[in-house]
Amino acid sequence: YPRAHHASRVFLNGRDIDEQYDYIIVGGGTAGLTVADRLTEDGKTTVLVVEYGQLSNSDSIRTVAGGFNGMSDRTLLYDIQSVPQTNLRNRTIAVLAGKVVGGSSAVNAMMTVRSAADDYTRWGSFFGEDSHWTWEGLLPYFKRALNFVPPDAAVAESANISYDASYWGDTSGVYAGWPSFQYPGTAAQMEAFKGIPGVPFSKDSGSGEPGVYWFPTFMDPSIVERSYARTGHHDRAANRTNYHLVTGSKVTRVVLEGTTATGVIFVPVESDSSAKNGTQETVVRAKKEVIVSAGGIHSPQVLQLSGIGPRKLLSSAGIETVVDLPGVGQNFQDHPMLQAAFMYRNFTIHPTPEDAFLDRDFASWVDTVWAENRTGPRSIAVGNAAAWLPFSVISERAANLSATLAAQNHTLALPPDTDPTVAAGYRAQMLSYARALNSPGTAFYNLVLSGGRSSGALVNLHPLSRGTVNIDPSDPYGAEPLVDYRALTNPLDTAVMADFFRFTRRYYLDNPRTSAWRATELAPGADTQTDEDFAAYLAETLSPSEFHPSGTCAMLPRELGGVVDEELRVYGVQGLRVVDASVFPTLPGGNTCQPTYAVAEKAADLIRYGPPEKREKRQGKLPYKRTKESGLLHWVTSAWA
Ligand SMILES: Cc1cc2nc3c(=O)[nH]c(=O)nc-3n(C[C@H](O)[C@H](O)[C@H](O)COP(=O)(O)OP(=O)(O)OC[C@H]3O[C@@H](n4cnc5c(N)ncnc54)[C@H](O)[C@@H]3O)c2cc1C
Repeated sequence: YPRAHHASRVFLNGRDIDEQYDYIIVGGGTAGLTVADRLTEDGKTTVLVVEYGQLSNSDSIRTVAGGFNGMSDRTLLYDIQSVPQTNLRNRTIAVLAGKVVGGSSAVNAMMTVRSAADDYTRWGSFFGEDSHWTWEGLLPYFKRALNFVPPDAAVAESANISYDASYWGDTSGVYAGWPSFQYPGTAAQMEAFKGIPGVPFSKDSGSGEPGVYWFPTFMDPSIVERSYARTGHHDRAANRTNYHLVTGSKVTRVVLEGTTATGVIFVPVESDSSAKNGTQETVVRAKKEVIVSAGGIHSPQVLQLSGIGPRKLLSSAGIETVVDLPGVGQNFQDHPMLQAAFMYRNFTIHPTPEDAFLDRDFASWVDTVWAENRTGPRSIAVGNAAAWLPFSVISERAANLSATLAAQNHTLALPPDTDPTVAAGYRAQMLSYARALNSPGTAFYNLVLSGGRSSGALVNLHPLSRGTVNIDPSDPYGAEPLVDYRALTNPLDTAVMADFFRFTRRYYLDNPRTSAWRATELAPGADTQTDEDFAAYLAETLSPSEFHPSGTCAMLPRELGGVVDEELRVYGVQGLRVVDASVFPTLPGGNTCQPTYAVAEKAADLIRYGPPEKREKRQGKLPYKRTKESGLLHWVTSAWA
C-alpha cells in the first residue's frame, strides 16, 4: 500500500490510505464523525473513517428554510424500500438514511430535541442499579455535544420563548441555534394547551421534563446554515495529520482473526457486486479497535456480513457464523407518524406560515429580509415548538392499558422463531413501558405546532411493536438489507394511537383556548370514533417511520438479546464496538439526532478512558451522580427477574 499523502486527509479511494490505524470507524455519519473528532483531538491517535457517501457542499444540505431540503435530494439518501407491511395493507415504506459525509445529520429536519430523563434511566435499568447509563450519566455529554446559542433577546421576548442555558454547553462545533423570527401564533398555540387540565409545561427542552416547550434548531445562527457532524466534527478534524477519511467506500465486513476484530475490508461504491469475489477490495488494519457507526439500518448489516448475528439467518445467506448473536438486526424501532389534519377557519394571529405564500406584502418582506441579511421566516426549519406529553395526561384509560400491557403474552408480538433471549429483552422493555404508560415521567404523545392555520406532525414516541433489519439471503453483499417495521404487531399500539387521535381532537375541537379559531377536522374525520375505526384508519394511513431507525444493535445484557454491553463492545468479540443510534435499547421519546451525538460523546470517553468506575478510582470521584430515579430501576430489574 502506498503511504498517504499527508497534505490531504480526505481520500477518494483505498489506494492512498495508510496500512494501519489505531482505530477504524465504519461510517462517517453523526456518531462516526463525533467519535473520530474526539479520538484525534490529542494529535497522536490515528483514526481512519470509511464512508459510503461523498463530501458534499450541496445547497440542499446547507439550507435551513422549511427543514426538508436535505431529504428532498435523493442522491444524498440510500434507496431502500421496506418489505410490504402486513398490517398496513401491504404498503411499503421509504427507508430514509443519509448517504453522505455527515450521514443523517446532513439530511435531517434539524429538530434539536433531548427527550425525557426517564428515557435514559430506562436504558441503564436493563443492566441494574449501578449502570452509568442514566440521565445523570448522559447529561454532561448532552452538554458537550452541542454549542447552544440563545435566541435573539428581542425575538425571545416578542415570541415568549423560554429557555434555560444551564442545561446546555457552548464548546462543541455542532450548533443548537434559533431562527431570527417566530410566527406569533406559535406561542398562542402553546398557551392553548392550558385549556386542558393537567398538561405540563417545561421551561427548556434540555431539562428532561415532558411538557409543552420550545426547542432549538441544528443551525449555526451566525451563517444561518445547517450545523451537522461534517461541519462540527469533520471540518475541525480535517487538518489533523492523524485523521483520515476515505469516501465513496463501502465496508463489506470486519476482519476477524478468531474472535478479535483486526481491521475492515471495503470496496469502491460503484463495484458493490465485486465484493464477494474479492476484486478491488482494500484491507486495512486496526491496531486497537474497529468501531461500527453505520447507523440503525447498516450497522446490523455490517455485523451480519462479518459473521456476527443470528446463526440461522447467516447460514441462509451462506455466511459462516463467528459469533452466534441472536439480537443483531432484531429489536428494530422507529417513531410512527400519524396522519391527523386540522385546519383553523378563523385563525386571527398573523402573519402565519401560510401568509408567506398567500399574502403578497408579507411574502415580499420575507424575500427582502432574507436577501438583505439572512433573517426572517426563512431562518425557520420545521418550527421550534411542540407538545411532548405523558400518556397519563392525554388518555383516561392509561391505568387500564398499562395493566393490559403488563399482563400481555409478549412473545406473541414477535416473529414466531424469535430467540428466547431476544424475547426476554422485549418483555423487559414492555414491563418498563407498562409502568411508563401510567407515569408522568415519559412522553408518549408528540404534536408539533405550526404557528399557523394547519396542524403539524403527530408522532408516537414509544411504539410497542418491534421490527427486524436482516441481510437479504438472496444477495447479502449486493442488496440493501431487508427492513421490516412489523408495524402494529403489538395490538396495543393501535389502542394507544386511537387515544392520540382523541386527544388531538380535544385540543382542536373541545378546548376553550382554541374555540375562537374554529378548527375543522380534515382527517381522520368525524366518522372515525371507535378503536376499530381507528385501527382501520391506521392500517390505511400510518407511516411507521419518522426516519429514526434504532435498536438493531441494542445495548442490553446478552441474556436480554443484547448486541453490545454498557461500554458498547460487541458480545463475544474483542476490539469491536458499535456507536450510533442502533445501540439505543429503546427509543428516546423525541427526535434521535441529539441523543446520537450524546451517546457518541460518551462512547469517545469510554474508548479513551474506560468506564466511569475506572475513572472514579483514578480520580476519586464519579463524573455523574447516581440516583434511583422514580423507582424505575428497582421496578424493572425485579419485574423480569
Ligand atoms: C430524513 C430524516 C429526517 C430526520 N429528522 C430529524 C430531526 O429533525 N431531528 C433529529 O433529531 N433527528 C432527525 N433524524 C434522525 C437523525 O438524523 C438520526 O437518528 C441520526 O443522525 C443517526 O445517526 P447515526 O450515527 O446513527 O447514523 P447516520 O448519521 O445515518 O450515519 C451512518 C453513516 O454510515 C454510512 N454507512 C452506512 N453503511 C456503510 C458501510 N457499509 N460502509 C461505509 N459507510 C457506511 C452512511 O453513509 C452514513 O454516513 C432524521 C433522519 C432522517 C433520515
